[in-house]
Amino acid sequence: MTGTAAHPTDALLAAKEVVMHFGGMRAVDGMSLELRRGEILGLIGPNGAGKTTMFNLIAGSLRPSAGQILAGGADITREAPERRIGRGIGRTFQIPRPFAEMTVLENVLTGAQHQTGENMLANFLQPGRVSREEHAAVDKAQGLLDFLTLSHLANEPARVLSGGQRKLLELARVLMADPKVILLDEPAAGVNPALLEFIIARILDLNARGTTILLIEHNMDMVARLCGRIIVMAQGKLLREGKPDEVARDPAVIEAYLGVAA
Ligand SMILES: Nc1ncnc2c1ncn2[C@@H]1O[C@H](COP(=O)(O)OP(=O)(O)OP(=O)(O)O)[C@@H](O)[C@H]1O
Repeated sequence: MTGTAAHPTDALLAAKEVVMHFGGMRAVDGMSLELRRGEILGLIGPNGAGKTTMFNLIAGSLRPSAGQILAGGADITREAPERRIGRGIGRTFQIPRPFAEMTVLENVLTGAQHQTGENMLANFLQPGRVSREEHAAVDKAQGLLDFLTLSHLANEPARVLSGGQRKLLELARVLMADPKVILLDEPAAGVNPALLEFIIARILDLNARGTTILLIEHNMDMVARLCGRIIVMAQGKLLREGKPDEVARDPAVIEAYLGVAA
């Protein structure tokens, strides 16, 4: 267990006894977790376990019915998503939805933040108003497209991208805000094997440079290769926590996946 109640600020991010109701349904039911600085933590569990809802609660698109979200010890439970991006919390979505008619480069720029935390794109769209800060942002966006092998598509509309390329684009957009933590929601889903290897390598690169990662993923091979620690959710609750091999052979985890306990 992650029982560090005596030192709540050790965690970069923490959820404490979080509950999320949707009508009468408890999608998240008293869930706690801690994300430690520098780790890649896997968040797994059967379909409907509440994993994406946890991401929404941590990133701020949902407010919990009860419980707390903490960032470095600060209570951010009621903070807007933009404030959380400003704190260095980035997240990707299971199904990325880029602005289809904007170019790939412009889509990446939507992730840029002013020092004040506000999005920079509005200024880019005003002709003749390109400041030094904006030039720097364009350089950075191009560097990220390079890092994610999308440079050759920089001036194409995002609608031409494949599903896998959209995942890379989304990661580039998130990286524009220099996140300390990235919540990755199923980066391997629908991705071909070669691209999967590339995504794994890039996640490892980012982590080696100090980015902490919380990963939702159904591909257990990927989870085992990336994660030092795994948290298993089932029916909105914490079921197990441990190393990948311990968790994979745990009877309660196997049962949850087979649906026997449902
Ligand atoms: N906005 C919503 N309104 C109502 N019910 C919701 C909402 N979002 C999620 N749910 C329900 O909450 C439960 C948990 O969903 P969630 O998407 O968090 O699970 P998950 O573990 O991410 O599943 P998957 O692995 O299939 O993505 C599901 O039963 C889902 O139908």
